[in-house]
Amino acid sequence: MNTSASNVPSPHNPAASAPVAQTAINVENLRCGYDGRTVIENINFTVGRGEIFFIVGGSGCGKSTLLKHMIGLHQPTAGRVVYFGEDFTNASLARRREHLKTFGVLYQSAALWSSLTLRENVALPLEEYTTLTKQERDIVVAHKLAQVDLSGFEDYYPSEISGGMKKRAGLARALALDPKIVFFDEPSAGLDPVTSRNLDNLLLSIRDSLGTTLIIVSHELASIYGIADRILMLDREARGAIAEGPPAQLAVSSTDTRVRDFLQRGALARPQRDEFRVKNEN
Ligand SMILES: Nc1ncnc2c1ncn2[C@@H]1O[C@H](COP(=O)(O)OP(=O)(O)OP(=O)(O)O)[C@@H](O)[C@H]1O
Repeated sequence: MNTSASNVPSPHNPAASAPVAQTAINVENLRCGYDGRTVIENINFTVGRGEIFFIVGGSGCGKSTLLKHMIGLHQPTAGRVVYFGEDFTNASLARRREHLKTFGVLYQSAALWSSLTLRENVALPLEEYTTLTKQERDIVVAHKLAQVDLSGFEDYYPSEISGGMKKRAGLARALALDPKIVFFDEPSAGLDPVTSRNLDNLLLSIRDSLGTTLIIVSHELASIYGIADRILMLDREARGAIAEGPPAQLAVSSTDTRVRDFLQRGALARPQRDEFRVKNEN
């Protein structure tokens, strides 16, 4: 349930007359790197509103690098990223800050403040970016923690909860401002397969109920086959993208052996999607 569609105070009050863009993200000819060294280049893709889009590939191919350049932690050396029709990469700092309010970001470690309770952690973006009163913030926080199944844990500290719960608390914080897009860097890292699958189901239900666009960096095949609508596959040697599309389709129809090898590693042994199973049985 979206806070803006309920009695819960909403952090934002979007203009009712704003046109609805169906494309959430356009990445155009992006080149990313550090200190003059290019890691990936010629990156082009679009992500639809409400899509679950994975950035995948082997270790060191530049997945996190792409994510960091997309959200402005680093400036691309060429190209641009456009969100809902508006150029983010070349926008003023003030405008980028406005954009950032509409993003949620969840890093590998969940990055919770250890000295703050879950309530205080989730309230942080509300304190920074909204004018909600303390009472209103508490209502939003309770609602966000309920969304990730952590009701009753408001007064716990991060050290008092499990790894999976920490991820969910981080997710509650990422969702605090009702973001249009949430970026995840390796959400399953450090989780056992069952906890990881529960987190995937939670991400799916958040997309389905809120229409949030999810960008997920991962190399976990179970998650890729479980919840990705489409993937972008990066390759270290190619210094860029080598495939884009629905994972089950790419696994059987890509002519690139690097793509098939990556996607068939575990999938042939453990197909999760009907379309994948059908294609392999034919
Ligand atoms: N802050 C940085 N400064 C300089 N080089 C960096 C920085 N971050 C990453 N790199 C380099 O960029 C390349 C890609 O790293 P990146 O972390 O984006 O890969 P990845 O695909 O996310 O890898 P993994 O799956 O292992 O996390 C690597 O060679 C890495 O050493």
